[in-house]
Amino acid sequence: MSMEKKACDFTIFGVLGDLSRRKLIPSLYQLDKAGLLDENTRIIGVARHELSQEDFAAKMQNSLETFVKKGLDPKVMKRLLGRLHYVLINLDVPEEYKQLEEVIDQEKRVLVNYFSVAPSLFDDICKGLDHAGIVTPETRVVLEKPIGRDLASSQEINDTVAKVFTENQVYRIDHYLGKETVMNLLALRFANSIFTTNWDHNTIDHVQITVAEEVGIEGRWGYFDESGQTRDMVQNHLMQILTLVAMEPPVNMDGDSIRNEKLKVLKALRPITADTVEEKTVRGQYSAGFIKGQAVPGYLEEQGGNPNSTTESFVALRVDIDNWRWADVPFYLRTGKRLTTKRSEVVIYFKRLPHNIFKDSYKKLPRNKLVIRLQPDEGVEIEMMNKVPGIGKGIKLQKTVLDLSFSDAFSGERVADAYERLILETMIGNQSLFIRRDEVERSWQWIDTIQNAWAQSSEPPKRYPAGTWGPVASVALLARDGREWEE
Ligand SMILES: NC(=O)C1=CN([C@@H]2O[C@H](COP(=O)(O)OP(=O)(O)OC[C@H]3O[C@@H](n4cnc5c(N)ncnc54)[C@H](OP(=O)(O)O)[C@@H]3O)[C@@H](O)[C@H]2O)C=CC1
Ligand SMILES: O=C1O[C@H](COP(=O)(O)O)[C@@H](O)[C@H](O)[C@H]1O
Repeated sequence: MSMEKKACDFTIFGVLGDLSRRKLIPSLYQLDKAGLLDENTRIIGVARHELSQEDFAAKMQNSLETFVKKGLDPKVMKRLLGRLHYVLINLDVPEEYKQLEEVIDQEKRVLVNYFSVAPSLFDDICKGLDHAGIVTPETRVVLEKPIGRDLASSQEINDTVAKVFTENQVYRIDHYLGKETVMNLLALRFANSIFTTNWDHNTIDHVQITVAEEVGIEGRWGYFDESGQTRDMVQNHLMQILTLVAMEPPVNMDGDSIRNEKLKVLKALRPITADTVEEKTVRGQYSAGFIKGQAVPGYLEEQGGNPNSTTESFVALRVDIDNWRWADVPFYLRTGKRLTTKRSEVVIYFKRLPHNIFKDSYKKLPRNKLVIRLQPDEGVEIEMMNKVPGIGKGIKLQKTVLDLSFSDAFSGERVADAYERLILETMIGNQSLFIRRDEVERSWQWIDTIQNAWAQSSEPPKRYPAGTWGPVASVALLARDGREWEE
């Protein structure tokens, strides 16, 4: 895969919206600053408001001043603003896409269309682009989450896009795949023989994946209450982390090599049905509590909320992967809003040793543990046993931690935001960090089975006070198997 810069007409539909202002424009600035944008790359903003080119540039400058946190470089900002073009289109009016046709230049530049709008507009945009005759085999389309709320709606969205774009033109975003540490899972697993040879049911006891959030729903009641934490976080981000931890080695780094292996894991997930849902899942909803000493309202009291909502803001799952590598190795997943702290990590618990020759010092030798800290304080730690130095007292053991903090090991390296990496990959044309249609749909199929099982149960989500680790029942989920969450 060539990493050469390519001149693009990077077109943002919904350029005045929240995602574009907060993430996309600042990421493009960072790419420009790092010298990763071709000198002929342009940024074409599409929205439905009357704006002069100058007014548009002023708005984008405001976004940069607001959202680029440190060291906004006036020279880079000027260069970036010089790349901007504004095009007014009512996205639901196909005739208006002619204006875009007049601006773009596909002889010199690859057209990348970023749909930073609700999925209900995808159909209109695809038709509009088609109507204007500007879709060539080189044209790309970037789709934001959510790709549906279940299998049927995701198929509908994918079918809509497929009428105009082939799969190798479609880049479905999951911003977790753009995170440095999530990508590092590949390096850790496939560039270190100690892990490649110790990564299955022979050596691993179980795996825990935690994505804990401190934030609540941030004023997004309308979206979140329809969705819940399972659709919002598990179907996409946690499933992606799980597949990267569990997949077989891909033959190379090509987009499809990796995605084929991830798909196989999704296909091997044991369904959680009405028969097993009580034993394998826990749903929670936060009540009022304290986050870092600050009082915060409960989910039902959030602005715009419905006091009778049974939407979950927390979920914990025991996931079994029915394949050779992972037989009898459960993966425990949990994610929630308003938890004690923001922390995402993967913890691999290795099996206990079959025999303990150090009984006099340590009655029960603990399991070795590999902790992969995804965010914040990114790093990798290994918990292991060592002898305490000293003579005359026999062998005394102590649990010790080998801790590699990325900020220390790679100090001086700026950690790029996930969107910077993903935008760059769309320009280069590398699909490996984007979700293929069959992955999205397989993942929804598995989630739908759980949602259906919950729908059949009269059990509401369990309440947990904001600022805790979720409902006590999630502790019981592991305790039943003689295990406990990493705290
Ligand atoms: N915001 C975020 O952090 C994230 C967002 N997403 C997804 O990204 C997408 C965009 O989200 P977000 O930016 O928050 O949404 P916004 O509502 O802030 O932005 C959407 C933009 O689309 C424009 N728009 C709507 N209808 C039309 C139309 N008919 N013609 C032209 N423009 C139109 C709106 O313009 P107007 O102002 O005129 O109404 C608005 O500026 C959504 O699918 C969301 O789920 C995904 C992850 C994170
Ligand atoms: O996609 C989403 O992700 C965020 C969490 O992302 P992170 O990068 O801060 O870990 C989550 O808060 C949001 O609800 C969800 O839509």
